[in-house]
Amino acid sequence: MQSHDTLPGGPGRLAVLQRHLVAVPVSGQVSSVSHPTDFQYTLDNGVLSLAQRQFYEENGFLVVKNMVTAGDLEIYRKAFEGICKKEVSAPGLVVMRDVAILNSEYVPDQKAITKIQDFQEVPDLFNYCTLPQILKYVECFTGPNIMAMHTMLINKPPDAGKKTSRHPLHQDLHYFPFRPADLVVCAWTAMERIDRSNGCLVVLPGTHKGTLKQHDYPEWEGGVNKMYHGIRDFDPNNPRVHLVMEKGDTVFFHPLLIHGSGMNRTAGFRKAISCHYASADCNYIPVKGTTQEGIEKEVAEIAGKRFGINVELKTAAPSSCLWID
Ligand SMILES: CCCC(=O)SCCNC(=O)CCNC(=O)[C@H](O)C(C)(C)COP(=O)(O)OP(=O)(O)OC[C@H]1O[C@@H](n2cnc3c(N)ncnc32)[C@H](O)[C@@H]1OP(=O)(O)O
Ligand SMILES: Nc1ncnc2c1ncn2[C@@H]1O[C@H](COP(=O)(O)OP(=O)(O)OP(=O)(O)O)[C@@H](O)[C@H]1O
Ligand SMILES: O=C(O)CCC(=O)C(=O)O
Ligand SMILES: [Fe+2]
Ligand SMILES: [Mg+2]
Repeated sequence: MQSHDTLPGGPGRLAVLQRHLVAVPVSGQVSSVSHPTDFQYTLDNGVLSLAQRQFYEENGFLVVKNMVTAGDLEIYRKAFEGICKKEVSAPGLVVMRDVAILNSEYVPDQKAITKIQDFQEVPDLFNYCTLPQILKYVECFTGPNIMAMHTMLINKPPDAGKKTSRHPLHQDLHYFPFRPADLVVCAWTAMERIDRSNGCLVVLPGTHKGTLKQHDYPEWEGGVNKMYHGIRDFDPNNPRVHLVMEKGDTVFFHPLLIHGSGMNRTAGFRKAISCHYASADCNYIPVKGTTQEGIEKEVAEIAGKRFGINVELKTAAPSSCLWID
């Protein structure tokens, strides 16, 4: 970001991220392959093989198997449980219930929660964003000065019969008012085996080479979760890839990659943990007059309700942000 003061959430937030992330040492592996220099989406720090770089350049995502240990995932699961039971809270944390059960009686356990966001002040969860084996890969996309921008633990509930457990096809950049997009990457880790039965990620390979598209609420009869915007005019002929992942497998993907996730047809709550990282060289952009103007308004409305005041979103330029504490 241009200057620390310009970060939403104030300098305190940056300090948290800096403490964990800036100057994270990267392992001293040396690549034995000389890579071509005309790659646009990846950097050569000796971690990605040439084949991995070519795959990401072409497809906009890369799955790396067995990245997070069962022990670490258990810590995240426990921390999530504590939040659901209201034993743990933290500044900035957003706890979201699925739209299908909004009006049912509130039971304070994980059955009510579809996801949590912005867990950077929960040490046992933020630990995920600091895992050296993840950062090593992140650096291949962002370069060495890495910031954690947005965190989520998604607890996709068994579908209540209305298909609201789906996540419509979207580009994550829609939610982010900072650029350049090529220096932003998401790490998304399966906390258990995830396949079509419990709603795996679905990606449209190669769409990261396109532009940011118009996003709107999909017209789904059973309702749509708040802010789950989707792209209406995606190319139906674009091949879709269903990412079947084992526990601990991690996918890194570009913020323009069109993706979504399917319905959870099982009785279990399928869990994934993710962090969006950006290079410290990214800058906030004004979104007025762009496709992101609508989401800015929605974020401002939610912030206004939450704080009971007319919140002015604080960024480097008049734009939107998702990180109001
Ligand atoms: C790369 C990023 C990709 C993404 O993040 S995609 C999805 C982005 N989605 C979000 O960021 C949603 C974040 N969620 C939130 O901010 C909160 O969960 C949310 C929706 C404000 C609700 O917060 P709560 O603390 O539960 O507040 P509340 O119970 O007073 O509800 C406030 C109003 O929101 C409504 N609501 C709550 N959960 C909802 C849902 N799942 N779907 C649709 N509407 C929902 C609720 O009915 C209430 O409405 P009203 O004000 O009474 O009209
Ligand atoms: N009308 C729609 N608008 C936007 N996104 C949609 C729409 N219908 C489905 N999707 C999303 O498209 C993605 C791909 O759908 P697809 O049917 O290929 O797989 P799936 O529904 O995830 O898996 P399965 O068909 O095995 O249940 C899913 O993420 C789904 O949420
Ligand atoms: O279903 C998931 O786990 C991914 C959802 C997603 O893409 C998002 O929240 O941006
Ligand atoms: Fe997404
Ligand atoms: Mg389907």
